[in-house]
Amino acid sequence: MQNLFGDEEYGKQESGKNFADIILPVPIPRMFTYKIPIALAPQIQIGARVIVQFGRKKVLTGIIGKVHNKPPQAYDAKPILEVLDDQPTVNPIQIRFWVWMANYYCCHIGEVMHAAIPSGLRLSSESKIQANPNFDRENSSYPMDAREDMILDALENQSELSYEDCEKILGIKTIHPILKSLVAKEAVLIFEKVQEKYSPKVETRIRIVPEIAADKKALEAVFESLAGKTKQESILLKFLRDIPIFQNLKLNEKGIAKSSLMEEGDSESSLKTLIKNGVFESFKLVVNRIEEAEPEKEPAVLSESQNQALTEIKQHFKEKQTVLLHGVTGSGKTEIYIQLIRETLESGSQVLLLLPEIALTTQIVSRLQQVFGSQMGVYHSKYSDNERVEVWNGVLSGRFSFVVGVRSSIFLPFDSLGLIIVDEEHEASFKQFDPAPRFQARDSAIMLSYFHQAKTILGSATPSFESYFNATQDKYGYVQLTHRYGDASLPEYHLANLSADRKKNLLKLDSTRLMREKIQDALDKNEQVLIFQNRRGYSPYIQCEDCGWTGQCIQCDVSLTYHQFAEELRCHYCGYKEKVPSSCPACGSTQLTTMGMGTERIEESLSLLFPEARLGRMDLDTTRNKYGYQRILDEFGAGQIDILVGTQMITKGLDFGRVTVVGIWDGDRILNFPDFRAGERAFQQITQVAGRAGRRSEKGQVIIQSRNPDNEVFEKVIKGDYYEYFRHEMMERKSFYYPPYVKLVKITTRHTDFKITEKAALALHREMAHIPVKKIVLGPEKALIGRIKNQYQFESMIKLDRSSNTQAEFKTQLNQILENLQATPEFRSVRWIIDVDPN
Ligand SMILES: Nc1ncnc2c1ncn2[C@@H]1O[C@H](COP(=O)(O)OP(=O)(O)OP(=O)(O)O)[C@@H](O)[C@H]1O
Ligand SMILES: [Zn+2]
Repeated sequence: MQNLFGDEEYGKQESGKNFADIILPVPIPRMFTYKIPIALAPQIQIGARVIVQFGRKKVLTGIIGKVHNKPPQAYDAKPILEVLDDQPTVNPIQIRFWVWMANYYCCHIGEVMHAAIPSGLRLSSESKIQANPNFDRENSSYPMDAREDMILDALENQSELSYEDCEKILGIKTIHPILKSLVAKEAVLIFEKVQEKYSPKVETRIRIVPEIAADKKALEAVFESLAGKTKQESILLKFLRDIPIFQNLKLNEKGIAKSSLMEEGDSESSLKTLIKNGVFESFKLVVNRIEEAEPEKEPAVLSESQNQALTEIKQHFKEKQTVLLHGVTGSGKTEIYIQLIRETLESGSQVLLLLPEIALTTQIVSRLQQVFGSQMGVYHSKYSDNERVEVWNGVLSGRFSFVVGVRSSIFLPFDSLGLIIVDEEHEASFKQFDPAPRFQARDSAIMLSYFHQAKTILGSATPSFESYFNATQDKYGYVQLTHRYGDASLPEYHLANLSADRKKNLLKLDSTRLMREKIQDALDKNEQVLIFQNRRGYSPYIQCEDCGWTGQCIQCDVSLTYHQFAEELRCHYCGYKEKVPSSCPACGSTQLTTMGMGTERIEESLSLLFPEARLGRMDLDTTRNKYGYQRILDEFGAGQIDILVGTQMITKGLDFGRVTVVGIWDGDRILNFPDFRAGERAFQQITQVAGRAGRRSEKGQVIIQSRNPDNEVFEKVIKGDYYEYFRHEMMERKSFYYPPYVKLVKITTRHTDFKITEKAALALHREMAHIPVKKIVLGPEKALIGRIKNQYQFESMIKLDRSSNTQAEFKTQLNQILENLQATPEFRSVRWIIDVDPN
């Protein structure tokens, strides 16, 4: 792929240049240019943090993005005030990547910076000044002038001052020279307030005093002296059990956390005595939040077809940057990744494995950890900021040469990636909706890979049509695995006709007879069942039987979802909730009924249909806390759950040998995506969830309940005819101008006033019509959900010619148009959201 919009100069540096473009944490589209003072020239490095003045009063910390010789035309460049870093905070490849992202996804470079750097490392918008604790004011050999003394006086009463505070104290604007002089005299320190947000984890640990640990006789003597003192003796024994120093004396150095040594009932005073008598010593250790693990297992031996695939991948890599690995569910793609990861690490390069969601990661992560141990870092969305900083620093220091992570891990400070793997590359969650940058992590990974001159593997059992299209165009290499690993075969599908069963009175609690029979079969054989429903909560909504009233969100144009457990109606868009009314708020009738099906209600139905079965549920509501997924998956893996009901969370990557039956509760619902990808998504979702069944020797059974079982998507899925379906869809997309034949840009116009929203959207359209590129503009239309959180929304969709020139030209002009519109007083508070390559 070419570098579409990234300016090649970013991230490159030549000496003798006297201007620098700085990335600033403020909502401005571009970088700002500053002068490099001669004194600072030797310290200027791409990626280093600097202090600059922005506007009349603000002092900001920014990052050097580019060094050049072109003075800005629209304004006079101010000088850079200070360089903060000896070592750059981000590397040149990262800067190039950010610039590309901001250009491609039409957002501010500051927004990319914000997304890229964990807040623990984030640059504060303001630096602070504090007294240098090592400075002795009385005995200082440097004379201070009056102004310097004023600052030092102020610091005796206040522990820190902002630049603004200093301006006030001195009553002047140009305080920088004074501060600089104070720094040079070592009287004050300038620091980043937020930097302190990252705090290392310190543990109190206990070890045996080294002289005793190294000397068996001495230790024996200690035991003798403890005869009769059972409490002390038991603590010592416990230490030796957990830290077997006789096998490995080195283990004593790191000792054991005091909290792990002391169990319930152990007395603190016995430990104290042992320390006082010089048996143990206690010390502090900075420990990693992310636990270390040693590799336990050798990678598996690849099957013949896996080996074949591996060879083909390497063959393609000789000519192509990207390879699509299309392997049916359960074909063993992970083992192929493991092999490639190993080889890349051995060659000294870094590896990034992207996964769509955390639900997926738990199983694959532990598999990888067994092979790669502590050289592997994990970066996921439920990590605390401190944990993120540790992964970031781990990549910088070389502790992690391999990272498994969700989409934001593409921002980690890699400097020599050799391979990026995007697993389940078809997943919609690789796209970030909100806030900007609204990036597609798969597509961005390919770009990142290009900047590193690395290779990319896209893996899936149901590739996105975009990726498959690129493979058919020979842009990507294409490798297939058509069989499951080992004895396993692909599952068998059954369509269960809801309408027919209803007519024959066979429907019980929305289950067909076939569904009940298959579940019962599995339970009888002590096998496990997964039930998929793409809707959480109890039921979509509550309705009044008499007047037809349904609960509506007060802030959004959507109906509220009934959550039975909490007795609440909730908005899934803004989180608004209210108690379930006892009577209809419109007509007073008490005849309120629930309509439709959510996971919570299906769980209830199943408990009535199969009273002896143990049920579990996995959806957003049951997995809110950090270990929610893990707990449910552990229980399921341990066979403590017979039937697991879940949303799309259960469709992805799960590998449980005892699952033989997968039920799709409402197959019709899957077909109802409101856009051109409906068919593609349905095909993927059904194939993926079905793929959880029969992954070992027992053949899997998949039951799809539907009111119109003749739908062609079902037919194609059942035949496993991906290619046929792809061809059919591509014909439609070509004739109706949809991706991959065009590029889409969606623009949402938002405001609290309906009229203004509409007017602004129309004004945008008038302007866009003049952009001289090949395009089709649709809209503006009231969005599908016309109002969210009290903001009205209008949408425009632009279909652009695929050529990179067209896209670049359109985006540049669009940014200009929006800047101008935003400057019109009438539209000042209108928000425009640009979504490039929307889902
Ligand atoms: N070479 C091998 N030796 C031993 N076991 C293997 C080997 N290859 C795959 N397996 C096992 O086969 C099962 C399926 O493999 P894996 O989960 O990697 O499939 P997958 O292609 O990722 O499937 P999906 O797309 O459905 O997630 C796993 O339990 C895995 O441990
Ligand atoms: Zn709402």
